[in-house]
Amino acid sequence: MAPLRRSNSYILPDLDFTLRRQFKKLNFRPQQRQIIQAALDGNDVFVQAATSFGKSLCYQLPAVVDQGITIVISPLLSLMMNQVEALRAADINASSLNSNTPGAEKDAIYKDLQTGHPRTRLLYVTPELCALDRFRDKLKIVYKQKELARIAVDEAHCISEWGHDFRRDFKRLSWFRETFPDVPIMCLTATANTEVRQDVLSTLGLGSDDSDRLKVFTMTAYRPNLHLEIRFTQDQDDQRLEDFIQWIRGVYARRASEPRKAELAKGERLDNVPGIIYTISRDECESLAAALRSEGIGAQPFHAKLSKETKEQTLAKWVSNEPGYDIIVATTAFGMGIDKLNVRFVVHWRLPKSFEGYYQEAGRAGRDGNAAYCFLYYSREDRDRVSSLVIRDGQQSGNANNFQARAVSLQKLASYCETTSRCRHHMICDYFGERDVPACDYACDWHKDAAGLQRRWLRGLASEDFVSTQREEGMYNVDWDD
Ligand SMILES: Nc1ncnc2c1ncn2[C@@H]1O[C@H](COP(=O)(O)OP(=O)(O)OP(=O)(O)O)[C@@H](O)[C@H]1O
Repeated sequence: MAPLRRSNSYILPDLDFTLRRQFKKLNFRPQQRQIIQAALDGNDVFVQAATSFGKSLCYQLPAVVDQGITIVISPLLSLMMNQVEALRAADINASSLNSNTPGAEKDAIYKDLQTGHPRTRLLYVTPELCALDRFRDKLKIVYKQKELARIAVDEAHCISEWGHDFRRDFKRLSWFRETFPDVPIMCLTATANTEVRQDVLSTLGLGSDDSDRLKVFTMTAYRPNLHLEIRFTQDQDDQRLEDFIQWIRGVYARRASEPRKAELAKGERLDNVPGIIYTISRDECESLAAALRSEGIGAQPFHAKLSKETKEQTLAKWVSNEPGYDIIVATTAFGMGIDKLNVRFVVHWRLPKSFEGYYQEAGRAGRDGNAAYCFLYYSREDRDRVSSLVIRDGQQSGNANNFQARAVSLQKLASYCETTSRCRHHMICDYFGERDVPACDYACDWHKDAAGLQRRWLRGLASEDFVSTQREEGMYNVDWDD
């Protein structure tokens, strides 16, 4: 089917002008213009691009220059808040409807939709809201007036049962194509393999990759500025804390000496090296942050059980580089949607639950394009602990496909960690189904020192025999709470 254009045609303003004037960016990044043009031409668009590529602009700019309202569906409250704030600062009429939206603002948004000619350019909503009649009825009014410009689904991998982050309500987004067949849909994700992509497209009713109306843009997952490394460890010789402290002090020491010292901004603190440490449990999150603080390192915990005020304050201070808030020790998913550009490292204290989760979290580092360090402490005991969690989650969800997909993802992540004969960037691109992988420029442990990596792997891990005996005895059946 050919792209459907809306009947009320008009002249589009110059995209470069809008990019500069409203978004304060000098140039488009490669492919951004093509994606935006495809969207403005009325196509459905699927965008897969690395973390920090600039996917948001691909639906924000069309929303500003096009007529009508763009509905942005996102699973992440932090992303919504962050983006709405940034858009409003740029004088763009954007809002979000979610559990945090104050009552009066909610009423105002519904009133705006009710007119059929909303003034809002971008409305960020959750997939859960999209399933409610109250909201759907308002969209129908807007649609009737030909003011429903586009639906943008961010983190689109959540639609697929084969994705690591499957959310049931995302599946119900099929309603949009069924109800508004001529309204273009845009999907964006950083982490989808071929199977997930096909599933997303068919669930949303966007047809296949070769449909005329659908334009698919898949860019490499490769992030050349991320230095990837695995650090091997085991329960009986667990030196993570000492190792990390030694590493971060080394970083501070290098900043204190020339030539780095001369490069620091005037008055910049030596220990202003923003980073994130991902842990799996709340308890560990608290205890690790406290242990680092007792060593004089500015680390703060961040997890679901902290009060809203504490979380907001911690986040704001971390974002503005305040002393004592250099490192966030967080449970999973922290940082998604938070556009802090100068995160210099992401450490995984334990093995994450999925390959996609690992790479998305690591991708929080180096969004400014400068070098950033990502290392993961891997032990076989943790592999088995995390595996027991994935099995528990699978039993609770009762979704066999999703459980299987998650189990495979975890197994591939463990295998990535234990592989000592290949470039890490290469393995990641392979995982996401890329054939041509750009050369890594000494930005992984294998490229830096393949023999040393092999030695560390041989010495650093507990033997499989030992781990399997422990496993039989149920030693790794944990009940971590994130
Ligand atoms: N053309 C551009 N020129 C300069 N900066 C840009 C451009 N496009 C986007 N950016 C900036 O790049 C950063 C990342 O953009 P964005 O948050 O949209 O990334 P993303 O692709 O959604 O990544 P993630 O999947 O990690 O959230 C933002 O700071 C954004 O302002």
